[in-house]
Amino acid sequence: MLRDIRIAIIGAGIMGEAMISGLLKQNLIPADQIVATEPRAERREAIEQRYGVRVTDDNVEAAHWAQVTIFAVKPQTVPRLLPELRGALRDGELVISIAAGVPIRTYVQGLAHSAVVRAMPNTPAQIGEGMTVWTASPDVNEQQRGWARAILGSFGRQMFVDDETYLDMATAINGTGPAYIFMVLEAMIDAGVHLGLPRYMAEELVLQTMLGSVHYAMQSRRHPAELRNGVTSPGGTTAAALYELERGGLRTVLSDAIWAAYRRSAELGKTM
Ligand SMILES: NC(=O)C1=CN([C@@H]2O[C@H](COP(=O)(O)OP(=O)(O)OC[C@H]3O[C@@H](n4cnc5c(N)ncnc54)[C@H](OP(=O)(O)O)[C@@H]3O)[C@@H](O)[C@H]2O)C=CC1
Ligand SMILES: O=C(O)[C@@H]1CCC=N1
Repeated sequence: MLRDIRIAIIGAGIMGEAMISGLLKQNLIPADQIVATEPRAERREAIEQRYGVRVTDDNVEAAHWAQVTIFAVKPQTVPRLLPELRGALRDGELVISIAAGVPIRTYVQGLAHSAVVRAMPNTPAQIGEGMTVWTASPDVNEQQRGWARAILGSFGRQMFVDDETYLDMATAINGTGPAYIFMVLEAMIDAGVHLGLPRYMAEELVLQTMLGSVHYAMQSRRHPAELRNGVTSPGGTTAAALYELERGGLRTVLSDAIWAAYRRSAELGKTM
């Protein structure tokens, strides 16, 4: 599928690197068909050495060379980049953006180019366990959709949606979600240490409990409340703990946090 495709990744930061790593690990494309761009020389050298891909500071040359150009810069950098890259893309080139909040129309107008995919991955992509939601402008043809599916699926699961309004929601759930999970992990580990467990032990207990619970939920496909009931013995420890979680407003705090991320994503888009 991607064997003969040349890919430019504009911005070799955390997510740019995750995509390079995924594409190469899956053996989807040879390293000499990927170019990344990066303003800092040390970062360019680090990525070149780690992956054997070419890394340059010339965005225009990279985007012109490629058939797929991926924007992996901060949302605030996008408006500065578009005038620079206007006219650099080939006919038939596909643009993929992973920038939070930035709508497809910003690229279509800024680049005068109509084939644009907007995607929202997450950091577990770094180990091939990402979750990416994506949508495409009407001018993205079947072949280009195939490229997008293969690229975005190279670092985890991908899900196509036919409605761009889902992207700000996905940003709040799967894009930002790992941070919620990491905070829960950290809090549970610290609580274990507070109880008196050695830190190494608290870490292993918490990480495997999270992993096992997620696998169990995915494999059983039972409703989370049913799985929770299975843990909750009458008059037991879980009921005591759940009472405190409800009293502390866990559900509403999480919901408020997710709404805040959603609103911020939508707000970022309005400034573009
Ligand atoms: N981190 C996450 O969890 C997720 C991030 N995203 C989105 O991915 C995008 C990138 O995020 P992330 O990887 O975390 O951010 P990073 O800051 O790690 O990566 C952005 C990279 O772009 C580089 N850069 C800055 N200006 C330019 C330029 N003019 N030309 C080329 N490269 C440039 C930066 O270099 P320098 O450091 O020198 O400025 C940096 O290496 C964002 O839009 C974000 O919304 C999407 C999903 C998840
Ligand atoms: O915090 C952010 O804006 C980015 C987008 C999704 C996750 N991190």
